[in-house]
Amino acid sequence: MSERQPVDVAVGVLIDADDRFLLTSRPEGKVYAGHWEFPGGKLEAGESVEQALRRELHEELGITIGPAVPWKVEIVDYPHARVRLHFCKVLHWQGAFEMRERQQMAWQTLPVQVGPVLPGTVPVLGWLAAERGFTGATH
Ligand SMILES: Nc1nc2c([nH]c(=O)n2[C@H]2C[C@H](O)[C@@H](COP(=O)(O)OP(=O)(O)OP(=O)(O)O)O2)c(=O)[nH]1
Repeated sequence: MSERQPVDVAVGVLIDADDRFLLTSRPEGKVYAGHWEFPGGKLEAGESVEQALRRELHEELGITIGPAVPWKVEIVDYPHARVRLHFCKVLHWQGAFEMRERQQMAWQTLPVQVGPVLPGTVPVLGWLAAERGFTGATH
């Protein structure tokens, strides 16, 4: 399985002025529907991570992001695909949030109050905990 070519995914860790981060639920019809994740999606041909993230967050959430700062890269093997997740921090955006895929959104702090969290999203909570000096269960 690990020889499968990974699919690149751009993922946004939006952080607001109160240091909360945004999680969204996966819409009906997608794998892991109802699981919570950081918003994002797959790169299209010829796109950079930042371009893909800007497009996806506009399509899914209706916002226009400022800079996407590369933060961590993680490869996850799922039964449905092997993905390379490019997590970027996003501190600035414009526009009002609209859940265009009928997903849910929740601004969170640690420990996260929504669930279940997507397996590939759990490590991100650990990285945030390390940065914030948070100890204990993250979700
Ligand atoms: N957006 C996002 N995807 C994640 C996270 N963690 C994680 O393992 N993934 C996985 C789930 C999916 O296999 C893949 C993202 O693909 P997707 O199906 O959501 O992408 P997409 O919006 O382009 O979907 P589609 O148009 O192909 O339906 O990455 C995360 O925190 N955020």
